[in-house]
Amino acid sequence: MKTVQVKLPDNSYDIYIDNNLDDKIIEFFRQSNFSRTAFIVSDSNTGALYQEKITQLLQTAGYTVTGYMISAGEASKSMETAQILYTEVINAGLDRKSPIIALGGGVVGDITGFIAATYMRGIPFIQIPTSLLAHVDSSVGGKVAVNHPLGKNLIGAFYQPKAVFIDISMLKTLPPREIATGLGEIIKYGLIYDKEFFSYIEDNSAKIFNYNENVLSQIIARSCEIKAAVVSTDEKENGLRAILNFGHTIGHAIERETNYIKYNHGEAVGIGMVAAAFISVKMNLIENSILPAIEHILQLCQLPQKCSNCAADAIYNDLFHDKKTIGGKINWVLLDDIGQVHLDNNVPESIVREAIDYIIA
Ligand SMILES: NC(=O)c1ccc[n+]([C@@H]2O[C@H](COP(=O)([O-])OP(=O)(O)OC[C@H]3O[C@@H](n4cnc5c(N)ncnc54)[C@H](O)[C@@H]3O)[C@@H](O)[C@H]2O)c1
Ligand SMILES: O=C(O)C(=O)C[C@@H](O)[C@H](O)[C@H](O)COP(=O)(O)O
Ligand SMILES: [Zn+2]
Repeated sequence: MKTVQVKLPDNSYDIYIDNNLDDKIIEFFRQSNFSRTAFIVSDSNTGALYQEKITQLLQTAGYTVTGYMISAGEASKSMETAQILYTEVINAGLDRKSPIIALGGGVVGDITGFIAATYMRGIPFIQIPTSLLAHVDSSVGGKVAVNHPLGKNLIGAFYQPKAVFIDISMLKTLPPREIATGLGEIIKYGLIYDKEFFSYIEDNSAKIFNYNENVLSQIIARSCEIKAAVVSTDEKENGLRAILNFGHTIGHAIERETNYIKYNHGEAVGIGMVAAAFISVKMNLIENSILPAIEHILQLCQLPQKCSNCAADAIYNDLFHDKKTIGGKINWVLLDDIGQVHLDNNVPESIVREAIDYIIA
């Protein structure tokens, strides 16, 4: 088992990574001082696959367990679903020390964390992520949220989990498109932080799609290490943490403008990273060759590089809802090289519009 620690002033926690964490989960819950009524949130896919098993582990640890399955998909990351979940946890009798467990991808993780942060002003929250994207990104760092019709993740909080249990064997049931989605965020880590890791992903993409356990465990652990290092330095995004948003400024706008249906998060972030690289070229920050290198790795990882039928003006206008936009100025994460980025809130509108035109097919 590999353990990565997220070190924080008040809320440090461990990320456990292995291909079977059953005993670790039982031990953790048995030794905790939580109330013995636990609640599992899953979705229509992850619940059908894993809810019974996790319920049994918690029962073995001495808990009474209930739960709720939301419909799979980004549309469930809403205030409407949150309202249903509040009613469910009230009816289940959860008190201030009752643990709530997110058993699913980023959608389940983000909304469950939002419930955990707000129900009774905060109850213990545990992540059992099931998608590759959730293994490498959404389960770590405590950004919890729901979407608003006007923008992605606009209603949320920073609320850290008590622990993260990454069981790699769960990826065996994950469809290939969702493996690619996770790779969108994994490529991001290479681009913002670690050039060698970027090359490793490039060299091993085929093995990832073949569920090679050794490669998967390497890339998941390295991604968690990078995210933990950034979050440990800047928990609430006062500076450095914004680098984790590379590609997201345009990525979130693409998700919203395609109604969260056409492109999922990792795909939209991939296209957003192409746009950010294009801006970096136009600002004379990187060599021209880096842009095609990024397009190439996206292609290897079965991710789109262009947004088809996207409306340029709508995407441009959405950028102003980005959380990094302050006083009407968009704060861009731009590349200096593969593995190195900086923030810049002075990109001319003409270059931004050119970048949007570039990523529209
Ligand atoms: N909080 C953060 O730091 C953070 C980071 C990145 C992304 N996110 C958010 O995460 C969400 C995307 O997460 P996602 O890509 O996991 O999407 P998702 O939660 O919608 O999961 C993708 C699909 O895979 C299915 N699935 C998940 N695990 C499975 C498994 N083991 N076997 C079979 N099917 C499985 C789900 O049911 C769903 O249909 C977005 O809302 C994004 O904004 C949050
Ligand atoms: O953890 C972070 O910080 C990130 O930015 C990780 C992103 O991959 C993630 O998609 C996050 O939810 C985006 O945050 P937001 O603040 O732009 O909503
Ligand atoms: Zn993301």
